[in-house]
Amino acid sequence: MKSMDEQMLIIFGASGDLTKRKLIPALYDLHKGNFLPENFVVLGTSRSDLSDDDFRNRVVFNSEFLKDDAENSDATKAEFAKKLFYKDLGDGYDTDFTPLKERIHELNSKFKINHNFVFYFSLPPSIYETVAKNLAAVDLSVEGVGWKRLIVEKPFGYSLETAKELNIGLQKYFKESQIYRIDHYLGKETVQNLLVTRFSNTIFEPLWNRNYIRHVEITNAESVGVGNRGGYYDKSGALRDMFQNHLMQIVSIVAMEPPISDDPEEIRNEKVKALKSLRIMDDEETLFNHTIRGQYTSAIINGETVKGYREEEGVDPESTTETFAAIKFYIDNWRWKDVPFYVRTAKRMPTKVTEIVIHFKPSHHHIFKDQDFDTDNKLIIRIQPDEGILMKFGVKVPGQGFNVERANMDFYYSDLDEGNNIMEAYERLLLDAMQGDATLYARADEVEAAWAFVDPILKYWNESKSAIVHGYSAGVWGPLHADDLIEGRGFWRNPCKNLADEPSYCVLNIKNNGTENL
Ligand SMILES: NC(=O)C1=CN([C@@H]2O[C@H](COP(=O)(O)OP(=O)(O)OC[C@H]3O[C@@H](n4cnc5c(N)ncnc54)[C@H](OP(=O)(O)O)[C@@H]3O)[C@@H](O)[C@H]2O)C=CC1
Ligand SMILES: O=C1O[C@H](COP(=O)(O)O)[C@@H](O)[C@H](O)[C@H]1O
Repeated sequence: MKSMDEQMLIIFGASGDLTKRKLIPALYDLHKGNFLPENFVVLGTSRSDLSDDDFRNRVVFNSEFLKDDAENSDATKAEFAKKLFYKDLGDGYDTDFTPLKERIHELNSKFKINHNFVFYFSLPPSIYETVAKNLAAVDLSVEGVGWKRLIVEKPFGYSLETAKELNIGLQKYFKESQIYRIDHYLGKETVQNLLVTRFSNTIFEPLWNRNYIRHVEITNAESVGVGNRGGYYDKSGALRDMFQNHLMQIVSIVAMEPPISDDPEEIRNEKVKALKSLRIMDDEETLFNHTIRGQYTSAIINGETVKGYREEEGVDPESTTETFAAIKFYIDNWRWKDVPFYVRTAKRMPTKVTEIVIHFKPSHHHIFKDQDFDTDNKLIIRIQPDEGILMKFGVKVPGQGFNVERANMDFYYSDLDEGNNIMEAYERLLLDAMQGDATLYARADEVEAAWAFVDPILKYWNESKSAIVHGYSAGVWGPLHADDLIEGRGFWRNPCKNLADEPSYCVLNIKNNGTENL
């Protein structure tokens, strides 16, 4: 493990959901795993009037999110809680941060922190710039004696324009090298392994291009609906919530050229080049033919009634926000010319799964007449769950003749000694930022390149009469119309929870309560 400086993590928005649900549990696990430096404290801050003990009770002792696996978990929690402090900011975030600075300096001296501070904005993005400005006003962004880093949460902007404004706003007060834009998919071990699969094996990289790859298919499916985040989601939709960030990050790693080293800037330079090569769709015909959006309607799934999106709390009953998005696109560069990418993301699908399927071209000359597309080679990279990699290839069916059927070659993370102990994304990302490693964080130009691709789609969906919102019954693989998108390439691979299971094994018992016509 890399060495780590003594430091303080200052969380803005510490009274909120993310702090309790993700950040503190990640820090607790890092504490249990002895990953935190000896001199380390967390200072939570927000407008809520809490004492140190109130904060500790809220996020540690009374939290349902800490994993209680240790025998002496009470002692472990008490030891961890000693590192947590809280400072009430008063009525708002646009205020003089001098009292906050005094508390930071008091803890800095007491715990010998050496002025190394990580600021975490777990806040609505609309106030990021204000908070950055107020930190800078009391010199808390200034490096020299100790370093200063800033982690910002998603969503990073609402459009290309707002993302640019946010970048400019933050860069007035913090240098780009100090800013860490979190994308929790980059914290997933399996996403990082994409780099290793591609660039540490001689068997894949020579084939990873238009000469051998027929198309690339990426599915991100969730079985849940919007839950209690309807208010946020209804203003966001699947394209902003998942596609612009997490899926564009995955696409950039699948498509990038080999970096010259594992230096963060080298990797991010290549990712941004891939994102800048995305063919922007700006004519109505292409947008109509290459994009599909949908919204789930109510259904009875395995005997239980599931609400339609428009009945969810916080959602406009006439909402046209998409809970399903499927996009076909091209990457205009030497490697990917004419190779279509099909990417979809959705809520209320039959199962929770994220996977990348590399569909290789059929052999140039078909010697065996019974070989069809189904026996073409596929490399399936499973991001979650049942994490692993599966290669489908043709083998001879024993017996007379040369009949070909599919066989699997597979690898599962659970087979590795470390495989059942994979770090949670937030643990990994916090640890990296604490060590000053920005490889798994998105750079300003990456975020803007992804928005440049997504913006015209959003504009088309919002403004054009031809942009229909298709209904789909909760529990199915999206609108039927989505099959038209991939037509000519076979079908979407509608995967099961288990990587090796054939898609047809995993069908839910659904009675459609609602309607597919919105
Ligand atoms: N929760 C999650 O699972 C995820 C969250 N995120 C992102 O993380 C960030 C924090 O999310 P989350 O904790 O869920 O958000 P919350 O809505 O719980 O807000 C966090 C804190 O910000 C303060 N706050 C909320 N609204 C305002 C406002 N209008 N003006 C000023 N302060 C406000 C509140 O603190 P107080 O009133 O005490 O000052 C609140 O406790 C957001 O950017 C979100 O998009 C990203 C991925 C997942
Ligand atoms: O960022 C988000 O991600 C989650 C899905 O994350 P996963 O790690 O469970 O795949 C999604 O539910 C949420 O809507 C989105 O904001």
